[in-house]
Amino acid sequence: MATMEGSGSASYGKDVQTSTGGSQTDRAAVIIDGKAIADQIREEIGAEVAKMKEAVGNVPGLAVILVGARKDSATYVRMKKKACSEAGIQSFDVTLPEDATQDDVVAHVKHFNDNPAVHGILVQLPLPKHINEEAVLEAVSYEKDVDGFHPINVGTLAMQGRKPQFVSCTPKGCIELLKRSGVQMSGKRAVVLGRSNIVGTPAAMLLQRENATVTVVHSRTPNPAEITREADIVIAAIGKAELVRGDWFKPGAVVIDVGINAVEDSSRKTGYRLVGDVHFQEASQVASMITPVPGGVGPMTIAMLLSNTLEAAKRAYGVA
Ligand SMILES: Nc1nc(=O)c2c([nH]1)NC[C@@H]1CN(c3ccc(C(=O)N[C@@H](CCC(=O)O)C(=O)O)cc3)C=[N+]21
Repeated sequence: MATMEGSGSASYGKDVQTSTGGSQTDRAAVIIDGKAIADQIREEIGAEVAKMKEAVGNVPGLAVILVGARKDSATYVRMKKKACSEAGIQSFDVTLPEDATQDDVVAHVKHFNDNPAVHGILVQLPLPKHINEEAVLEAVSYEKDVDGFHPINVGTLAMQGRKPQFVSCTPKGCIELLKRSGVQMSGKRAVVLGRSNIVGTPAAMLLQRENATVTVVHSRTPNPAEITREADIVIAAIGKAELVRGDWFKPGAVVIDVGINAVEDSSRKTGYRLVGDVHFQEASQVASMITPVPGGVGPMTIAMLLSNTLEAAKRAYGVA
């Protein structure tokens, strides 16, 4: 039986692996169209931004700090800026060289902390190795932490009776997909695969807040498939291409696949294609609903970033 080997971190890197795709095409599952749902949310946000501009003469502002020249990071930052501009959100960007010091990065963060036109601050991850990510994320004012990565926001999410200022975008997007797809969470068994600070852990906390009974399965769990088979709802966030096979699911389970992994594909111009942590072709025979990769959780991450930024600006201007 397969085990989950891996760091349990979110799937931010490029995980190259040869595909083992089969040829069966019949599927039972409804595909949750994350792209369409995200587009809908982005439109709703755009309308609210326009209303805010009319009411208070200001729009939300998002600062994005990128350090270094990773191609994937540059692409994500470009997507975020485009999404902001389409929703009428002002973006402030800083790009620092790979050899920027931690003090440089923190100084930029603090500068944005003090800028009243900036309501949200995002430091694109991963940062270069010589920079302490924790120190930088802690420098972001927790009231502008639209990524939801500040320990105060991560911590209050885990506490009963407390509300974080912001919830991290990817897990928030997963829950929003479930809600907008009419999936009942209360009283259901949920399994989260992966325990990263950014996805797995907050996803588990959010499911618990929705009154699901949650189990977190991780790289040292001896029988992951067996435990996952008990779940009505599965959120997979392990960063391993197609590790989760069809026989890990209870028939009728709802599957949210957070993984974005590049696998070699010589039939593509790019030489690779993106797959999730879940073997989509197999899982879609067993699940009742499933998110695709791409076009599932990814677009929701950006929609939730805009939503958090709007929320931050509403608080700043006292708009309902
Ligand atoms: N401070 C910080 N905050 C983040 O939220 C953050 C980050 N750092 N570092 C990198 C990851 C990754 N991430 C994604 C955003 C959008 C898609 C997305 O829209 N994906 C599309 C397109 C995928 C493609 O074609 O490349 C899809 O899945 O359909 C994916 C991944 C945000 N991240």
